[in-house]
Amino acid sequence: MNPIDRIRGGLVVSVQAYPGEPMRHPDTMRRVAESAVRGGAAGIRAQGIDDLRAMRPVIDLPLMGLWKDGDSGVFITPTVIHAVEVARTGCEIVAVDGTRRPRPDGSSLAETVAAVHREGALLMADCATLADGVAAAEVGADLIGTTLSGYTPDSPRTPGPDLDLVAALVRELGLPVVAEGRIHTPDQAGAALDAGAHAVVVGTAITHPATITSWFVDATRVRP
Ligand SMILES: CC(=O)N[C@H](C=O)[C@@H](O)[C@H](O)[C@H](O)COP(=O)(O)O
Repeated sequence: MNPIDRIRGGLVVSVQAYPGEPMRHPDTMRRVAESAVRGGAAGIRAQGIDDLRAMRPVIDLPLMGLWKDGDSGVFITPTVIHAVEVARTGCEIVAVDGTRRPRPDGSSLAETVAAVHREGALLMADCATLADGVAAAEVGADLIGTTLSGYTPDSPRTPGPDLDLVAALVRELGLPVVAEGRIHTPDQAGAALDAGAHAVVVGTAITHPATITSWFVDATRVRP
């Protein structure tokens, strides 16, 4: 079955630790990914060549790989070289910045799509707006994600997931739309599928203990 069909209606768990964090280690990330598989994940999203190489031999599900370089502007698999390196770890899906912002290597999204396809992988365009999604679909992206909604100057950050964007992309495009970003509860994941999402990506609420802890700490502060 192709990777798009394998994640249909399913949960893709994003397994990432940020620079300087205690869990930022390929073996740790691999163990977290294996735990997500035990819980029933349909796919794994992961960051960085070392983490992807650690996971590939033990994860039989579709891997949605990316390479974050930097933390502002275009930083999710920002160049053709990054995208090709991610594909060469054996990921079925390469996730790249799918916004219309200029890319650091001056390439177009179309060139990145072509390079990823030459490697035999599919490309997911991480978008922020409907216009991004339409443009990414036009140049051959295979999946459109709402990943960057709320993280660019032209996309206000909604408190929860941007389900309006999910619905708009589903309405406008004939492509699988992946709901991603700030999905923090099972109800929100279900609502994303109800809005027409092909699959749902959840990261922080499953795999980022520092943030989850802070939610509980905030809720348990001593009341005045
Ligand atoms: C904006 C950006 O850099 N997003 C990244 C993309 O891979 C990750 O940091 C997120 O954790 C991921 O998108 C899942 O989202 P959430 O953790 O909200 O469930």
